Amino acid sequence: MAVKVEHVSFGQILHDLSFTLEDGSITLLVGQTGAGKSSLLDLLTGLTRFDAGSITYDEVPLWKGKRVDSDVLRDIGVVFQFPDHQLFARTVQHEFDYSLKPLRLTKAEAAARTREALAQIGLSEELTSQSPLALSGGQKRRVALATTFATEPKWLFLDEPTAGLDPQAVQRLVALLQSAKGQRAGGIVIATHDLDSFFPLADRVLLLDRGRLAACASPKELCEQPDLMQQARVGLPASTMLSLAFQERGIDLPAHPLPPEQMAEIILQQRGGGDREQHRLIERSAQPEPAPANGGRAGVDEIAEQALAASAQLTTGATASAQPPARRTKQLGQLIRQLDPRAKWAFYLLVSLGILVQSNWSGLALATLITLGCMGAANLWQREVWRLVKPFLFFILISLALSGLRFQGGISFDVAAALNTFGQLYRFLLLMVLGVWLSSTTGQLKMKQGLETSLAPLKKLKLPVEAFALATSLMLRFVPVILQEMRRFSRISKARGKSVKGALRLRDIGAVVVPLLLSVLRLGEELSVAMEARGYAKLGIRRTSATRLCMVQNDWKIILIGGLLFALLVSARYL
Ligand SMILES: Nc1ncnc2c1ncn2[C@@H]1O[C@H](COP(=O)(O)OP(=O)(O)OP(=O)(O)O)[C@@H](O)[C@H]1O
Repeated sequence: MAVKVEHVSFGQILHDLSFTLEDGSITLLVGQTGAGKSSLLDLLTGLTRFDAGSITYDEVPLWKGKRVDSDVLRDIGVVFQFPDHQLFARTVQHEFDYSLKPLRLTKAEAAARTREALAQIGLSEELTSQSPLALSGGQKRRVALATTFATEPKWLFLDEPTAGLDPQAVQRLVALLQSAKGQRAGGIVIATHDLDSFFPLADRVLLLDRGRLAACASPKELCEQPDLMQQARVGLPASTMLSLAFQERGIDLPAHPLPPEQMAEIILQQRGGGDREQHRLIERSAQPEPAPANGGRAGVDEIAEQALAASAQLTTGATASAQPPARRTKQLGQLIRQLDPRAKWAFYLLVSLGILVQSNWSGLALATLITLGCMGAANLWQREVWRLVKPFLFFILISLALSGLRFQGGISFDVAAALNTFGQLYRFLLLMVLGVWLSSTTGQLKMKQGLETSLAPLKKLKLPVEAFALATSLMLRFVPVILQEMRRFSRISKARGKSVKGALRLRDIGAVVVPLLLSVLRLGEELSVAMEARGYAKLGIRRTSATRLCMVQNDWKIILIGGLLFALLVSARYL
């Protein structure tokens, strides 16, 4: 079984990637922070859909239309970069139960797998009754690894598996992966910054540089060409740096990482002048070179040239006038996020009023275009928005059906009444989407500050302005928080529950819904603690503010645009 990645691209993050992951191999994904390692793991594991190209597992496409192929998904095990994104259940035992459920094992088999995985990763069985939330960072990481190992996937994808582990646990993990290598039908892919731990056991390294494949070579090849790694701002394994320093001082050590004992032996041989033996050791330590994973297309020199060409292209093509539309949209999105919250509130109110007065189809079409334009300009096309909107859309459709159905003298359907209901409710759907735009582009503190300063004159009328501003901003702010939690559970459901759509299924309800509610409550509790620390235990007390709001030219521009859109919408309604 081999994984073939052909010309895969994903937004502005990953560009035209082609490589093959061979059976029985360990492949490292390395690159500086933000190079796209986690994003590539998400594409390889079907957690995210790529925009172009193809990924196949043993010639079976990973995606079947809009869903991940269920057989392929069962062969994949993922350990996320952050264990908190992966663990959710009441106890460690429930974590194992949830991961093992799709395998339909007997109770005894499941218990045996749990015991074995805990022992492999060096965790005590007593831990199974504890809440994963109460564990240390390193313990959480090990539970996340153990629950995935217990499912014995053919293909194992690990994102920063050694982050937060103590040296002993790192050694144990490395030994475990080493022994697992070759025993499985698939292979292991590790995204990591920990070059020292993983270079000695890897067969292939995929070097990512700003979303492009800068190299696909063996660790030995890469260490012998340190420029390539340094160009991609990855740095070198400490042992390679040590070898280079020795080389400068006349002691000839191989550049690729060696276990400390072997390195010490070679140094001793060199000092003793035992040339033959030393060369024998160097030869022995050189890793066998596996067949190139990219079908032999890119040798290191060739890859280095490609990397240089890619980086030259990146630096020369960076003038503002030549920017692709996607980058311009990103900049516009950033600009919107930096606007004064009062200006955004004013814009939101003006456009909302314009939407609310609509009563004809052309007006509603115009309102839809404006709302979509706002979302596009802020770069808010996430599927989560669709998830939030979908239930409301269903509600509209059901209301439409109910208001149109007539039962006098048989069943009939009053289209005019149904469309009237649709028109009424549709306006609220647009307001909801616009609310997501406002809350997603404005931080909670800024949102509250903006409301408070705008409503400050009403304080003289003894109105509870502060409480109103706080409640409104919290309500709006909670929407993205809930979206984020839903996204987390959807990833868990896909990666561990093996749900091909990533949606919560009926059978997941027991396992997932209670923890989801608990997690939202926990967020609420953390928020209330933070607010108390900030002095919100009592409203009406004067507080000093770390930032002062100040309207600049762009803020007045967005208010003006809001005014113009309001006028346009009103004229669409009345003219
Ligand atoms: N959900 C997201 N929405 C938009 N952009 C994202 C998202 N997640 C990541 N990115 C962007 O994609 C790029 C690659 O991120 P990614 O997490 O894949 O990098 P990485 O190489 O894994 O980094 P690190 O080593 O820090 O984990 C970054 O520029 C990041 O800002």
